[in-house]
Amino acid sequence: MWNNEGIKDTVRRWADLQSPTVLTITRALIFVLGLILVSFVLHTTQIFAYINTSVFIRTGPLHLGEAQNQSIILGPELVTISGERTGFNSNSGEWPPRLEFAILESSGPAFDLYLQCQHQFMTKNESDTLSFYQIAGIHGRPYKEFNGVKGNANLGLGYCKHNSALFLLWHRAYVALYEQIISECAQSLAPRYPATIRADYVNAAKTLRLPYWDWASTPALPEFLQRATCTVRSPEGFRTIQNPLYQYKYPPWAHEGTDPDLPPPSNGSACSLPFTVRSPNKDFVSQPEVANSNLNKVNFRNHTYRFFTSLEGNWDYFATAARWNPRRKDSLEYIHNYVHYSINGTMPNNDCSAFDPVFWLHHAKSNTDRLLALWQAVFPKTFVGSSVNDEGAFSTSPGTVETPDSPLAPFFNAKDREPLTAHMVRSIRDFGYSYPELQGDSQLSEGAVRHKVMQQVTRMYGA
Ligand SMILES: N[C@@H](CC1=CC(=O)C(=O)C=C1)C(=O)O
Repeated sequence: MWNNEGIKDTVRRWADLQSPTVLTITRALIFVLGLILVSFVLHTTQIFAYINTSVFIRTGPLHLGEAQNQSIILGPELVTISGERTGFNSNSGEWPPRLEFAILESSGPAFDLYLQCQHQFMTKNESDTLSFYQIAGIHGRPYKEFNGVKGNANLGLGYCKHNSALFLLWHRAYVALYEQIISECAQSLAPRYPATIRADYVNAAKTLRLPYWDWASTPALPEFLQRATCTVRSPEGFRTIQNPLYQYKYPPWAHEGTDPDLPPPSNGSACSLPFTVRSPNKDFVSQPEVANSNLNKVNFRNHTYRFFTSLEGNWDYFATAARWNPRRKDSLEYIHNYVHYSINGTMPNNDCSAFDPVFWLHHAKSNTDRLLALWQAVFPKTFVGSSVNDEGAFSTSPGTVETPDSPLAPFFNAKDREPLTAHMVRSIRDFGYSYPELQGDSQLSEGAVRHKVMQQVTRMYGA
C-alpha cells in the first residue's frame, strides 16, 4: 500500500543516488510545475465565477410577459435607470424640478453645465453605449439591439411605443435615462471649476434636471435653439462651442455601406440627410420661422386644458392615439404628434426624430411627461389597464396585449436589474425629479394637490 512515509523513503533513496546538478534541475522543474498548477486553479475559478454570473443574470429577467420577441442576454455592461439621485431637499421632502427652458437659460452655472454636457454627450464616440447616437437610436433607426433585448428589425420600428396605452410611460423611462446621463456628466464637470466659483457649479450640478419647453403656453421654438454656436463658461474659462441644441450631425457611415443604419439619401426622407433639420427649405436649411408659424396654427393651449376637463379622467382617452381609442383625437399622444408635424423636417419621422435635440429638450418629451405628471396629480387613482398594441415595436409583436407589468424595453431598473414596467415608472418621485407646479405637494393631501394643480392648469391653459 502507498502511504506518506513510504513515498518519502523512496524519494530520499532516489535523491541519494543523484548528482547535485540533477537534483537542482529536478527542484526547478517541480517549482515551475507548481506555478503552472496554481495559475491553472486561479484561472478555472474565474471561469466558473463568470459562468455562474451569466447564468444568474440570464435567469433573472427572462420572464418578459407578452414580449414574444424578447430573449435576454445581459452582460455586465447593462444600462439601468435610477433617475438622478442628487439634490433631494430633506426639509421639504422634494426632488429638484425640471425647469422651463427660459428659466434654465437664465440660470448661469446650471445652463453652462447643461450645454457642455449635452455637447459632450452628442460628440461621444458612437461605439460607446452611452453615446447620443446609441441612446437616440433606441427610439427608431438603426433598429439595433440595446441592453441585449432582442427585436425584429423587419417590422421597420424602433423600441419606442406609439399608438399604445404605454406611450407616455415608455417615454418617461427614456427621458429619465437621458437626464441621468446629463446630470452625471454635470457632477463630474462641476468640481473642475476654479475654487472661487466652484461651489456655485457644484450646487447647480446637484439640482440640474432636463428643461422642458411648454409648447402649450409658448408655441414657438426657443430662440436659443436657432443659434449655430454658443458661449459657455467652462472650467478653463469662457469658450465658444457648436450649439448642441441646434442640430445633430450623423456619423458619415450612418448613411453608407451595404448595411446602412439610416436610409440612403435617395428616398426623400429627412432621415436621410447627414444632419437634423427643422422645416427645411429646398436646400435643406432649417427655417424655424416656418416651424413657428405651423405651431401657431394649432391651439395647443386649448387642447391641453381639455385633457384635464373633458376626458373623464380616463387613462386611455388621455394617453393614446391608438385606433381603438374613441377619443384618440383628444389624447395627449395625438396632440403631441402635432408638435412633431409642426416642427417638420426630422421630427415627424419616428425613425430619426430622437436625433433632433429638440425632441429631448423641449418640444414633446419632457413637456409631455410634465403634462402626464400634472394629469396624474389630478387623477391619482387612474392608471394604465390592459389593451392591445396593434402597431408593435422593435421588441413588441403587433397585436401584443399590454398591461402595467409589460416591459418598457429595453429599459432596466437600477434597483434589481429587472425590466422596467409601467408600475415602476408610475411616480416621478422614484426617478428623482419634479415639476414647478408640483413643488410642495409632498406636504399636502391628495385632494389639496388636486385642487392646487387644477388652479394652476386653469391659470396656464384655461379659457
Ligand atoms: N409617428 C407619429 C408622429 C411622431 C410621433 C413621435 O412621438 C415621434 O417621435 C415622431 C413622430 C404619427 O402617428 O404620425
